[in-house]
Amino acid sequence: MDKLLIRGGRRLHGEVRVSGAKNAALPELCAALLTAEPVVLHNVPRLQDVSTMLKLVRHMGVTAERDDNGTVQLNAADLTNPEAPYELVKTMRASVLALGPLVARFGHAKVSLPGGCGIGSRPVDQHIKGLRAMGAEIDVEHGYMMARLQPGLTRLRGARITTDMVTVTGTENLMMAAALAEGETVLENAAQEPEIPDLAEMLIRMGAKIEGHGSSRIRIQGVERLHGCEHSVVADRIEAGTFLCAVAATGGDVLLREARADHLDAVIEKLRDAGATVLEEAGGVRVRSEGRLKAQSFRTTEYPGFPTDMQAQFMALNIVSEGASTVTETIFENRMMHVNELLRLGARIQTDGRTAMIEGVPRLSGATVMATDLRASACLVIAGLVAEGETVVDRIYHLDRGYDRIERKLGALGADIERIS
Ligand SMILES: CC(=O)N[C@H]1[C@@H](OP(=O)(O)OP(=O)(O)OC[C@H]2O[C@@H](n3ccc(=O)[nH]c3=O)[C@H](O)[C@@H]2O)O[C@H](CO)[C@@H](O)[C@@H]1O
Ligand SMILES: C=C(OP(=O)(O)O)C(=O)O
Repeated sequence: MDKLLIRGGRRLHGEVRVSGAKNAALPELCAALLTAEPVVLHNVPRLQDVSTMLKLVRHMGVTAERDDNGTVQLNAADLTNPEAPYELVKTMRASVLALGPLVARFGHAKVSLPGGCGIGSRPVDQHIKGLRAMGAEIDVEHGYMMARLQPGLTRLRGARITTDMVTVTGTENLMMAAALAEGETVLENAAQEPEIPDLAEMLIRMGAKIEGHGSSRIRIQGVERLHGCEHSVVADRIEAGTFLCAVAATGGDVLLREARADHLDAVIEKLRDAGATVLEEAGGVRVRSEGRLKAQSFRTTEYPGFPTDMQAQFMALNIVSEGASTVTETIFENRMMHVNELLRLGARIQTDGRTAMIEGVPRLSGATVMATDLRASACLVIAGLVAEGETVVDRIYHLDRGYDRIERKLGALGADIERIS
């Protein structure tokens, strides 16, 4: 099993290119299931989750070729098997995004419930509720969602759907299904994360009629057929945010090429309050940091609030900043697993349910720590970059799910970091 060995204490300098977003690429690969024409996606990141999604669509009968420049060509003309088996789905929740497109195009689908995940129970009841409102019958049997159209229907039909909570993949699944439904769908309480407008723009290129994406009410006029398209995946705001926190914690001066400051307002504001300099420049975002920063309290909320996917990485900065801070996780019930590992590095943190109370310390000392989930892994990498001596981050298969060669990118900025087996 791969691990990362980090010798901390180096400042980061130079330039790094931010990859395409995992959370946009995954739904966009599923959007290719909506058409029998070729789809070309550019700027697809090299991640384990992308490899898993490609395996999944190939299993259905889709041809999918990836080149070394981040372009994926897909063709779902001969898709004969609208099924997502547990074996391919268990490591990646985003596989639930196959459900909406498959029912919309084929009228039936069999998709495994996504496997349990450390950060919370993560049910998909809202996906099911929305598709039922659009005329699908969905039974959950033997761990699978078995979906088909209600008798008498030949296509899904548009509906007005208000989800019980804001759900990112729920909004994406229903938006894709609605694109091929008969009539109008209105999604109320829709998620507004930047990956949603990016997916909507791709669907519009395919001939979908969508308005309001990026707001909490999305209107979709279904069309009978969608066609192929070419689309470039938006830059990964969470990867960019992770690098911002890393530089803020270690000190240094780095230009994040392709990063979108407008997708990171809540994080950038906190970094500036902490004392880092964050500047929007032509082609990217620059971060400069000198000395110890001031700890910042925050609560995670839906976009445009502070992203839950940045909570752990910002906590890694807070533990070495001056002063006390409070971090509250409101989206997932179990997303504090990095805390115990940070304690092993010398952090001072107390937790009470979903809240962590942190007392900043001037130094951390390297140790072996275990990654428990994707962003917890990134948090431990940042802490390792700051800690004195050697830190080994174990179980980095979590990290590989969502970061495109992070050790190479950090190494190019001057970090002493290597992958070991
Ligand atoms: C592939 C992808 O894009 N993943 C992101 C997506 O996950 P994902 O789309 O799974 O997260 P959701 O926005 O759906 O989850 C938000 C909250 O709603 C709950 N919920 C959701 C759906 C549902 O049917 N029932 C239900 O109870 C979840 O358990 C969670 O507590 O958004 C999360 C929140 O920004 C991010 O952390 C993930 O990185
Ligand atoms: C939780 C995350 O991803 P996923 O929804 O794919 O598990 C994440 O990207 O931080």
